[in-house]
Amino acid sequence: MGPSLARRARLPGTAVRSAAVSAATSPETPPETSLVPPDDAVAPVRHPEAPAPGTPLGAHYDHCFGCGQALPHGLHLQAHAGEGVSVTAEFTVKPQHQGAPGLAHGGVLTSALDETLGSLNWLMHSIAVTGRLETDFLLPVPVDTVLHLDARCTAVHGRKIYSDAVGRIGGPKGPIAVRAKAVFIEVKVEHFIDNGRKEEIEAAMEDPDQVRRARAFEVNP
Ligand SMILES: CCCCCCCCCCCCCC(=O)SCCNC(=O)CCNC(=O)[C@H](O)C(C)(C)COP(=O)(O)OP(=O)(O)OC[C@H]1O[C@@H](n2cnc3c(N)ncnc32)[C@H](O)[C@@H]1OP(=O)(O)O
Repeated sequence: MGPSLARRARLPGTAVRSAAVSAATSPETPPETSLVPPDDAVAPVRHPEAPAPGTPLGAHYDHCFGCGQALPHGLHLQAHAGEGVSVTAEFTVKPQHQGAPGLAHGGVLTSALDETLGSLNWLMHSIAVTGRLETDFLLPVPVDTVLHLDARCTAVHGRKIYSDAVGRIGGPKGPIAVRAKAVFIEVKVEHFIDNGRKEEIEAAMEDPDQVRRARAFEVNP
């Protein structure tokens, strides 16, 4: 085996330079975002009409890579409401989710965490998108493994929703294989209408259940 990267001689002209540090920000250099809620963040509140603990949450969109049933290669993740603002979910790693031979791809595992964390927002009747998501990969996850996910919202600050999740293997009480922290940002339905590709938006708008569910969350804060 060749030398590790750390021990390899540096090639001419490839010296690493630090980026200039500047206090100024612009769209190209947005301010650093934090996964730690500020001191004046508040506890999350479960919506009175949130589904009872144990209720399957279903898919928020049939073509969602995480929870939809319409995509053959999607995760088909099934989430259930938990106590407070928490959810549990299961995701079975399929051959189409491999990175290394026989092992789940890290990005796919992060998607499963993202989807589970995102479903927490439905318990608060809030529509939100992922702003920041940080994943730790602690154990390799083989194909055919069931990943048992457990997520909870920890704090809310304005439109920012802070949450964390773990994914266990070998059973719901097995060792933690992956864990994540996230900040979701609350948005209006217009976020999707204004930014999504026209054909999918039009199809979604023709689905009365899809629109009713999204709009109901906005008028029933
Ligand atoms: C037809 C209907 C269909 C409905 C379907 C529902 C589907 C649900 C889908 C779920 C799918 C599953 C999930 C997915 O996969 S969602 C897909 C992945 N995520 C995205 O595509 C989001 C892309 N980003 C954006 O659109 C914008 O940047 C957003 C909307 C996020 C903010 O831009 P906006 O201009 O609106 O907000 P603002 O700049 O005034 O900031 C407001 C506050 O937020 C803070 N902040 C901002 N960014 C970040 C960040 N990155 N980390 C931490 N914090 C951040 C910011 O500091 C400020 O804080 P403060 O200063 O107030 O303290």
